[in-house]
Amino acid sequence: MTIASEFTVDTLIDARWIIPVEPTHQTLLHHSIAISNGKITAILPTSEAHTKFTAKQHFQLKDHALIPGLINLHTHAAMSLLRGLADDLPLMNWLKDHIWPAESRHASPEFVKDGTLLACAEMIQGGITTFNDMYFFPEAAAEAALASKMRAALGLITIDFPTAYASDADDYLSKGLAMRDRYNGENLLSFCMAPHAPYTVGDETLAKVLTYAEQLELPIHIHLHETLNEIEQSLTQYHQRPIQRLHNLGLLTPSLLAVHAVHLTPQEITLLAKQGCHVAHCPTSNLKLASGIAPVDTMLAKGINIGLGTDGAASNNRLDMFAEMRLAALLAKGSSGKAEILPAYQALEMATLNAAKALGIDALTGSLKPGKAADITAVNLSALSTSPCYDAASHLIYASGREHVSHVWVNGDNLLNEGKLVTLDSQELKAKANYWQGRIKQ
Ligand SMILES: CSC[C@H]1O[C@@H](n2cnc3c(O)ncnc32)[C@H](O)[C@@H]1O
Ligand SMILES: [Zn+2]
Repeated sequence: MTIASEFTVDTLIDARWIIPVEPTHQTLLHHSIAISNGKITAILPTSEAHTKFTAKQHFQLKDHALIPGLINLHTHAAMSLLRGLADDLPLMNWLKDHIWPAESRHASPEFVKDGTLLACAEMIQGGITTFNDMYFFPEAAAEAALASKMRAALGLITIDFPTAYASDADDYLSKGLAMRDRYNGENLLSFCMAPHAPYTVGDETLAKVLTYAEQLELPIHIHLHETLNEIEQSLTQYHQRPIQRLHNLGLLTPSLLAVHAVHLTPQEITLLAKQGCHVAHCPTSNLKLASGIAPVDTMLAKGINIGLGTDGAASNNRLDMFAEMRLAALLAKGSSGKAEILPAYQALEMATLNAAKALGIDALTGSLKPGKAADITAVNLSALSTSPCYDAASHLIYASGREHVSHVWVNGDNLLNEGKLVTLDSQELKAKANYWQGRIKQ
């Protein structure tokens, strides 16, 4: 006799492990996630789920761990088209001698759309469901995010010098605000004010950025204290370190997302903590550009909310949040001399819920909880390199990698199915990448 199921849901996903991140430090065994209208409606033992629900789509992932979709808290997605163009250089030489000249020749809406689509494909394949982007022509990035069905926070980029995108600070701001007005209300999109850095944005512009951030209730996403050179230049020009300067301008608030935060005095760490600022830690980019190692252990001890970012593919050179989680955990231990700092579970929290909090979207995403959007990543832990498995969280950070990601859902939509992209066409993306390589090489 068949007992009629109580409810029909859009999607049911059964998994061997579910790490919801909220509540903290939980690993559920043999549970299922029910999804309807893009939202998680229930998380319950698989045996119960099968009697309670009928599903239009049913995924039975018997060797897999489900985690909240990973959030890349800082990137320049379109820079995937500049990957490998200039390596082994410190930030300022890299930017001034190579990247900015290339961007001034090639950055255009087409470049940003194609580059962001390419980045979206890589990020989806690596289990990333949300990215926080800072780049020129953010409408083109918005179109790419919508086409790929990823969640994105788009930067209203602001710099005090002219580029192909805008002529001056007011032009950047008005273009950014128009972009935000155009896409405001799109379920998958949110926005950040994005002044590039203390060395490219003056006081007057930062004051305007703050006004708009307050009016529109947007986070402020800025590169901050990335290199010693940035601090020395600020001392010469403003007679104060960048964090002090931003504090004097009123920017150190719970809306501030400081990217990099590598060179900090103990007083600056205390100040960032007291002001409720968030940090996007980008360990690979910081090492590759020889910027330094961020004092993550001290920031954590002071209670600063830290998420993880890849930075752009031209300074990483991967958009791989598994690599960032692992490196963040290892660097924090190595640099502090304390093996217990940043355990696996905390690295996963950084790459999910902490990042969602920094972006102000934690009511929507960042953990697997009924009522939140179904932004979910499945990782197959049946490889030889992940067998046996005593602790799924440990394997996710220390043993597995993005190559083990099998499925991804954003807002309930399946974007990666058994390792295959659903919303994007790999061949088309490769053809576009080749086209841009030809143009950029000339
Ligand atoms: C105006 S869009 C963003 C701008 O930032 C540049 N960029 C990329 N990586 C970094 C970094 O690590 N520090 C500072 N600036 C960076 C990118 O090339 C764009 O010009
Ligand atoms: Zn950056």
